[in-house]
Amino acid sequence: MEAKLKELRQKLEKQCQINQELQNENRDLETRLKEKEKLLEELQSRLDGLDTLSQRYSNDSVDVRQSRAAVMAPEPIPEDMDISTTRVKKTASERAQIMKAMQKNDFLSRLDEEQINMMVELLTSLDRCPGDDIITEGTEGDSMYIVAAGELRVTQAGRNLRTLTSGDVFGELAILYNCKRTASVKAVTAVKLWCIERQIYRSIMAIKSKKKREQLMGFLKTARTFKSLRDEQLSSIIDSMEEVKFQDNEVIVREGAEGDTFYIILKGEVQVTKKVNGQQKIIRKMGQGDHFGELALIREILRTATCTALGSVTCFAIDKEAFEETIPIESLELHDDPDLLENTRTSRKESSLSSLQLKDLIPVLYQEGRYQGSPVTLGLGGFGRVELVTTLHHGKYFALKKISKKLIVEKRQEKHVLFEKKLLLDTDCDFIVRLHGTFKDSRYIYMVMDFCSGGEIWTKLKEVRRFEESTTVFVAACVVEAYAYLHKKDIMYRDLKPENLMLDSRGYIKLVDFGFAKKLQRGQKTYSFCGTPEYMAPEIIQNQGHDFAADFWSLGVLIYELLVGSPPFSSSEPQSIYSKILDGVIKYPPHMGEAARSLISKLCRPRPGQRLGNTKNGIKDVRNHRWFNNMNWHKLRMKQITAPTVKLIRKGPCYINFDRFPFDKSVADEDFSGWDRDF
Ligand SMILES: Nc1ncnc2c1ncn2[C@@H]1O[C@H](COP(=O)(O)OP(=O)(O)OP(=O)(O)O)[C@@H](O)[C@H]1O
Ligand SMILES: Nc1nc2c(ncn2[C@@H]2O[C@@H]3COP(=O)(O)O[C@H]3[C@H]2O)c(=O)[nH]1
Ligand SMILES: Nc1nc2c(ncn2[C@@H]2O[C@@H]3COP(=O)(O)O[C@H]3[C@H]2O)c(=O)[nH]1
Repeated sequence: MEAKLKELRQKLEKQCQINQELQNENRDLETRLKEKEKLLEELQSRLDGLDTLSQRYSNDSVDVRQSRAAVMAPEPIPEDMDISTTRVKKTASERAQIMKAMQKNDFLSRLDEEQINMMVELLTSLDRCPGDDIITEGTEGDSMYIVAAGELRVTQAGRNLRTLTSGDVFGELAILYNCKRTASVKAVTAVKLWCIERQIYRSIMAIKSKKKREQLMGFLKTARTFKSLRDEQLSSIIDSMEEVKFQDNEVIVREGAEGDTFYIILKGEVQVTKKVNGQQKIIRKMGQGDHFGELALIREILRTATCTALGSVTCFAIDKEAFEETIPIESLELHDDPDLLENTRTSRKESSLSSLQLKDLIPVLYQEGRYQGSPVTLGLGGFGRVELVTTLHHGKYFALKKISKKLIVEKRQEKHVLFEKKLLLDTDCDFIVRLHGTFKDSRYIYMVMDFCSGGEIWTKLKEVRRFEESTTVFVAACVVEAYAYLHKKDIMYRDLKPENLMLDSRGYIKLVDFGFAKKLQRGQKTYSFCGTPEYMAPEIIQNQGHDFAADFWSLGVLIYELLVGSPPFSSSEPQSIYSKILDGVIKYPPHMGEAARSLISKLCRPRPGQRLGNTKNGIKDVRNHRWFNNMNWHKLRMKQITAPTVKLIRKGPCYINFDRFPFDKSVADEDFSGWDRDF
């Protein structure tokens, strides 16, 4: 009995021990589970905020419906950067190899001769041993490489992508902007590389086009007919000109032919002849700064004389439409024949809530059946989130944009945020989101804005695939009104896309997110690389300097995307988007009407000076385009039109038109650097 009892006690003790162990294990598992959940949450939130760039470059098929991140090269181009100090001597065969590699590369092959030469000069040489890491995925990068010799391996998340050998170019994304590296590159053998830094590359682009503009400006100022024009008029003429070369004896303009081009002589001599009594009669010779070809355009008649190159001649050519839009005819000297004159002279055709305080803002909570859930997040931005709040006092909803100060410093966006605040506080336009107040604490800056309860145009477009023409006309017209307001104040918007267009409760459009907006004097250009790849104008991609015309380009892209469901220049890889933009070929689907095609092609003209909206009559030309024939602009401004977009807005709780975002318990790091003093 005693023995039995002892045995049972031992068994019981053992069982207790096992139980204890199991309990410990359970606790351990629970802790690990919690850790895993936390990690998962963290990964999810990192994934949410991850630059979509890496997704674009992945080899996997890409969901083109993903909301697109804007990109920006934050550093300004040093105006007086002396890039000549970094010049590296190269042998003829090295130069030839580099040139060949550049010609093979879709992006670099577009540089002109002078730019290629500068780049060849400025590439520095780099030797690396087998096993050396050249690029590490996920790190910041600012150099591009050309393989001179040896073999390298490209991997992504540990997966082999390809092998690079002599003549291959890599790391080219970093040359455009400071993106995180999308793959790793490791030397397999000993390698020799040619390397160039982003700043140097961008300087080459900017210096070249700045120099050229200055030269052209100087030239036009000395040309007889243009010297009285203002700088901004000259600037838009330069934007619409194309350089063309003619050989000795080449006929540039033939008497009796149809004419659609106007010329200014940049170099060389041109002889004008005319048929008189069946004989060719020399009338005059014209030289540098003279112009010709204006009569056929102005009077809408056939060419009245023949103009032939004497020796080699370089001219600036401007096509008829751009000529009519940029050149003030009253200032142009006409080469009229007195007899012609007689017959043809007439033949030409809510108030701000100033007392609002941060502590008055109450988060609006999701309604889960009878219970209240977590606070409503309306959207995630690159630097924080936008939450739905209300106030007891006003009983109104507001969108509260909460931005991490530390992140702004890390991404060097201080100036942009300060400008965004200044601009929005100074803005009073029904087509632009209103800013009611700003606050700050040690971690965040806050912006209290109108709540656009209808949601994003981007989400609506995803839901219906593409918009009907009347809806698109309405959306585009609202954007035109917002542009008219901004441009009049000399502000460029620079980030037009469906993601930045919000609907108010009546279906009217408001522009949000002014992170890239900039004030620019008329006639000036700015050189920063920014925007969203699919919407970038060619002159931004090429670092040629851009202005208000870039906004009209993106308006063309927007109209296309709304009517078609995807943008005209799209790809999973940014380089390929940029190449398509530079090629400028737009494929219109059969269902798109002729008027829409006409407007898009005029807004997406490669030369900024020829773009509708940026021409002589400015934005009026856009409003007057026949695609907008049924738009009553006055009624639109008065908000007297029933918005066709209203049918896209869902009815229900105030957040029903927004995606649901998980609650984020994390807090941003503190920042005491003081950049937000004026915020
Ligand atoms: N006034 C608003 N009313 C309703 N929702 C808004 C408002 N402003 C922004 N949102 C929502 O929040 C999202 C994020 O906006 P935010 O401007 O911060 O982001 P973003 O466009 O990515 O800008 P950023 O480049 O500054 O990060 C928007 O896409 C939109 O869904
Ligand atoms: N992501 C990716 N990068 C590649 C591939 N093939 C070559 N690369 C190069 O690897 C480079 C890694 O750095 P970058 O992202 O700057 O630019 C990348 C490309 O130049 C590929 O298939 N995918
Ligand atoms: N008809 C005419 N054209 C001239 C004369 N001198 C220069 N031109 C230029 O020759 C051009 C021929 O083409 P256009 O008729 O378009 O425009 C004409 C003028 O710009 C002139 O004396 N008579």
